[in-house]
Amino acid sequence: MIKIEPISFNLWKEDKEAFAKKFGDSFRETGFAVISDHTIPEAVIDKADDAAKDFFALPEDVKRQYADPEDGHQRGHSPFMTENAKGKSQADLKEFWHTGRALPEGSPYRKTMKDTPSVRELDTFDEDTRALYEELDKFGADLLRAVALYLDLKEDWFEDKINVGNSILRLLHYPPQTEPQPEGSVRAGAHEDINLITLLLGAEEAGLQAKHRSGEWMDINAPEGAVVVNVGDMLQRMTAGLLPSTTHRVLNPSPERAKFPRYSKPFFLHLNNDAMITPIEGCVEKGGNPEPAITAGDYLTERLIEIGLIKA
Ligand SMILES: O=C(O)CCC(=O)C(=O)O
Ligand SMILES: [Fe+2]
Repeated sequence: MIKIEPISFNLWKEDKEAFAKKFGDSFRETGFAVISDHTIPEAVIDKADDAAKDFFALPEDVKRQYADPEDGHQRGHSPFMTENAKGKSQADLKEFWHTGRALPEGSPYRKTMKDTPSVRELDTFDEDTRALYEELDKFGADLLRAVALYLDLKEDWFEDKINVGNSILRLLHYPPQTEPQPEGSVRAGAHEDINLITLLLGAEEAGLQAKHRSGEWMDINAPEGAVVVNVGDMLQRMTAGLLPSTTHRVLNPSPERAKFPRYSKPFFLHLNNDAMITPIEGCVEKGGNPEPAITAGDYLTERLIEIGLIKA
């Protein structure tokens, strides 16, 4: 069994280069890293977890008021079986909510990034989900400082490319599976994430697996106080493949766990929509495989069509 060794974030505070090396090597080896001793307050996580459970417990017609197919479901609710893994016809057995970045009035990014709808039925949903968004946004930016050092770039190299990033906090609900499920459907089909990096705090139920390059599926779950981080396609493309965006999936529950729902909350850290995904010179020199430059916004649109969130 391949296991990913946790790396303490305390090391970042003591020795940035040493942390960057361990973190980057884990990314390079598996596309994943487990970071313990993260800086996100437990109370913020707990409140967001409660907010998610309260939201998904609302009646279906109430939740659907918050769905925005026109915007590719990039904000608000995506009903059960809306998204499919790239290339798969069967939709995943999940519903989810997306909280996006809060932009100030007059921000030019308002042209391509919508506001997150406010949930009228739940008093603290907006603030509790926003608080977790802000924490993950900050922590993710710190982790990218380490990635920059690993790639021999200036520590703040990603800063002006992510400071208004189109990042989303996805609250996921995989309902219990006590009834027979549609043939061939799983909680989340094998896929790669679109964004730069994904931050994933622990889920209550098992099921997440990542595919090691040996072909073996590795079980992944963040231990208490840790966050799982993985490379997405945008970072893979910027590093000319040096850091791999690793395929992962969420299996259906075992019969004993079928009556339990699964909740999870990945934070997809995105580039600013107008940032260029251009191969980093140093990565190309190390033998990477460069692809043409594209803006993050155009790349995102291409990918949302592939996974069925935007209808072409
Ligand atoms: O449910 C999870 O833990 C992960 C979900 C996931 O990989 C995704 O939504 O991209
Ligand atoms: Fe994913």
